[in-house]
Amino acid sequence: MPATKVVVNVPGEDAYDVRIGAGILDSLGAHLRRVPALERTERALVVTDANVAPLYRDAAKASLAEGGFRASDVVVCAGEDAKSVAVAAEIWDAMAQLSLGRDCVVVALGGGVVGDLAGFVASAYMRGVPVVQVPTTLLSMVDSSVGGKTGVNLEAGKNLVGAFKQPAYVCADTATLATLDEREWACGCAEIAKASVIDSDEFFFWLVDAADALAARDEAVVSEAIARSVVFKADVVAADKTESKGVRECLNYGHTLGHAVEALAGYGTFSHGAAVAEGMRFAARLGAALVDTPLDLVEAQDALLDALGLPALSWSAEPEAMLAAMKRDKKARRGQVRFVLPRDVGDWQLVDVDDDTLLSHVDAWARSKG
Ligand SMILES: NC(=O)c1ccc[n+]([C@@H]2O[C@H](COP(=O)([O-])OP(=O)(O)OC[C@H]3O[C@@H](n4cnc5c(N)ncnc54)[C@H](O)[C@@H]3O)[C@@H](O)[C@H]2O)c1
Ligand SMILES: O=C(O)C(=O)C[C@@H](O)[C@H](O)[C@H](O)COP(=O)(O)O
Ligand SMILES: [Zn+2]
Repeated sequence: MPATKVVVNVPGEDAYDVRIGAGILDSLGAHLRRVPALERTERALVVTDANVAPLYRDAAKASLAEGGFRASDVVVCAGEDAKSVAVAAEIWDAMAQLSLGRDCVVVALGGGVVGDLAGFVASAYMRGVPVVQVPTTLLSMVDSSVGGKTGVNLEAGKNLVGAFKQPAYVCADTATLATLDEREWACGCAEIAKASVIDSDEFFFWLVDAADALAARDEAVVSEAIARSVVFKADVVAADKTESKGVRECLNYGHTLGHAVEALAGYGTFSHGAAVAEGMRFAARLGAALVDTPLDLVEAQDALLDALGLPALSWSAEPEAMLAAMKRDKKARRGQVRFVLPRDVGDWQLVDVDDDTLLSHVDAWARSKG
């Protein structure tokens, strides 16, 4: 299957290519050499994690060498724990030890954790060096590698420290997905489902029809799901780069409750996607109460998530603790929790929910878990 290219045009930034295809890691170096911002770059730092390093680091470094880049690497622990200020500081120290200057490029080789961490590191090292995203999970191909949100977690919540840092190039080699386990596959499917509900009938009903094939990793369906998600996200980010115009928040559908679940259950207990899927189920029900979300949509979304291997969680927490966690969400305004609620497929609204209303819905959610 030939590679696909999506061009991301964010106002005020250099346009960048997202290439999607099987086996394209081998031509990473050659492609980077043609990126104008990297024309004279000699040194690269590959940031990857302990699971991905033995699988794809050598191939990435060999390809970079073919493009004329001298590549070093840093390997962080696998999983959400790596998204911390402490690990970011370790990488900055390593970069200084390697005498990397402003003319280096950071190459994020891994899932969303590595992408968010390495992007943040690049955004601040010497006040900013270029970053290239080489996503190796389905989630990072469909969502995190595009759009420039980078950052790390605090105890208090997800992604509370970070920066907007658009990549110079994105290389999504779908062959790397062969080594991904079921949990991580479903995790990526959650962000695809999120995008489809927010985007349009066309995307949503395509996904409903394609769900079994996507869960079974049919090659053509996987490539199409990635391309559709990237095109959707690129359009949203182009309209609202820094989430300041009331548009980009739509990408946070399911994340208000989802991030609280991740933080309170303990980072890594549930995958990001499993938590987001739970948040989508909650938000659709909240929507039915507050903005007349049709019950047909609530049920169709439940069925889609089930088909994608994302069953409702049986976990819950004290409603007051959930409320406190959600109040730390970046969308909160004047102390009120702000939700992205679907009025229908392709039609969403930002709604500030008062504490009493939210608490009663979270209480019902917690009691439904038994
Ligand atoms: N910046 C954004 O716009 C954005 C969007 C969505 C999610 N995120 C963030 O992304 C993170 C989740 O990313 P993720 O789901 O990719 O998790 P992850 O990066 O932790 O990767 C999941 C697991 O898969 C392993 N792995 C990665 N690639 C592999 C491969 N090809 N084969 C085998 N194992 C592989 C990793 O080592 C890890 O153990 C969360 O922190 C979330 O907040 C950011
Ligand atoms: O790109 C965005 O914008 C998103 O919100 C994408 C989300 O899927 C992603 O999980 C993001 O990291 C959430 O950001 P946050 O600002 O809610 O921390
Ligand atoms: Zn997400």
